[in-house]
Amino acid sequence: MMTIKLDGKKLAEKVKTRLIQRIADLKSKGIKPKLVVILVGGDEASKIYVRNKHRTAQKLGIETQDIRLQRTVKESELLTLIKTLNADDSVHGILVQLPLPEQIDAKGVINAIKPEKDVDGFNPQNVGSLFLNDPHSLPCTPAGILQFFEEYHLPVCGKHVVIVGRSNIVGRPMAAIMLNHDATVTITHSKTKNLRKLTRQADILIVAIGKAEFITGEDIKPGAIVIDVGMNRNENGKLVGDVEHSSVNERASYLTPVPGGVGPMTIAMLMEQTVNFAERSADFDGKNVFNS
Ligand SMILES: Nc1nc(=O)c2c([nH]1)NC[C@@H]1CN(c3ccc(C(=O)N[C@@H](CCC(=O)O)C(=O)O)cc3)C=[N+]21
Repeated sequence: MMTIKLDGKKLAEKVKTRLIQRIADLKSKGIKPKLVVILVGGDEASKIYVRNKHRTAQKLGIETQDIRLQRTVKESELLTLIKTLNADDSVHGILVQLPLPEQIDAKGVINAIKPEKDVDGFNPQNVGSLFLNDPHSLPCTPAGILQFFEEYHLPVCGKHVVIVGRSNIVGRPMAAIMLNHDATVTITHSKTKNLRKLTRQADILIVAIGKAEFITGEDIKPGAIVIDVGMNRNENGKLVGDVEHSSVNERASYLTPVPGGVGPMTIAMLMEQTVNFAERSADFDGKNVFNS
């Protein structure tokens, strides 16, 4: 079987192109979309993310401010900073890069971000709205994955979607989004018994478990759509996904590459969401933008 590559780089360009006019319209109203990224310490995936985010935002004319804090920063300092940004009308989106160092309670920090500025859609209010199929913002990685299905006209309704991984960033919100699109959803994770028996039943397999080349050709149904969310460095320093592409290729019908698949889409959706928020602030004068 010929496997079709789901080209995230190309699709991200398309998403960004459709933002250009919207950003120009905002600027004509005197609004410059602004995203603030808070980075504490920083792991490998986070560094790639920050670099690519910055580059993309600059190209689009979205203002970004990176606030880098030391690994030893106090939680109270972080909370004070978020409060200041919540109150700053020039800031439309706030993103706290995860993971946070151990001494910081990530839940408390995410709770502190005003839901209207929560570009990642991680705040419990936004998570709840998504689960109730009334989303205000979508976590960027799952939102980016959804774009592939729309762009390539791949039906989701009635399909069996199996998700490997239950993180707050990818697995859980992805499940909610697919359910909202009438898929039948199975979430698997590190404690799942006979996990590979389940992955072989998937029409659509979404892998976000953070283990290099965890899923191989034998673990998928021939003709399945496979989305690889993984971003791992192998022993040679090369970026590899959670899927073994050598064996999944020619067995899947569609497959996202790593790099050039889900990663660029995550960034494109972050930009889109920042623009969405800036527009809402413009339309509703910064008042309650979600209930109208
Ligand atoms: N609050 C929060 N939200 C996140 O969404 C989040 C986070 N924290 N922490 C870190 C991870 C990681 N992440 C990436 C997104 C895109 C690329 C990306 O652009 N990858 C490209 C480039 C690869 C390269 O340059 O080598 C690609 O896959 O083609 C990478 C990593 C978002 N994350």
